[in-house]
Amino acid sequence: MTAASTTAPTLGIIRLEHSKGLELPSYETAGASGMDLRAAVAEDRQIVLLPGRRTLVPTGLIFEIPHGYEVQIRPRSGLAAKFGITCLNTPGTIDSDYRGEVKVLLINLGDEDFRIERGMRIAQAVLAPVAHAQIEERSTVSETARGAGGFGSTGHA
Ligand SMILES: O=c1ccn([C@H]2C[C@H](O)[C@@H](COP(=O)(O)OP(=O)(O)OP(=O)(O)O)O2)c(=O)[nH]1
Ligand SMILES: [Mg+2]
Repeated sequence: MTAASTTAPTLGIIRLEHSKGLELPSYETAGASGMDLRAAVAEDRQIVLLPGRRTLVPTGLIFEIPHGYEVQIRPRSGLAAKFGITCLNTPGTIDSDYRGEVKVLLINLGDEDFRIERGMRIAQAVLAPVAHAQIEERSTVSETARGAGGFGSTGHA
């Protein structure tokens, strides 16, 4: 299912040899924020992720991200809640000028071994607008009610 319209930005995708036969990333529902990404591990080379360990999982995909956007790689909450599997560097950043294979850095924060099989939906990719700031060095910044308060300064409840 997709919410894409003709005005939606285009994400170009190359499928590398090891992802041939796997479904392209797609939105599972019309309002989904992310497209699920599938593990492009070989059928006979499943990854067993031991508790506390991390691994870089290939997707077999190269993206051409439209100008003014990035792709964020985010964990799937189901894997996190059920198995303690998440992305170590969440959200992973895919720069719009990156032309290498997109990979997903998973970590097992659960208590059990986790088997990553070919085609498993391991994470989701969110296309998001990104702005480049103009950097302006200053000697002062404007005053606010918060000031320098942070890290719990407004209380906990
Ligand atoms: O989860 C991720 C994160 C990054 N990348 C790729 C695409 C991204 O454009 C590139 C660089 O990522 P990042 O800027 O987060 O890493 P870095 O440590 O700053 O590396 P670099 O010096 O190459 O920018 O690595 C992935 O495939 N998956
Ligand atoms: Mg970087």
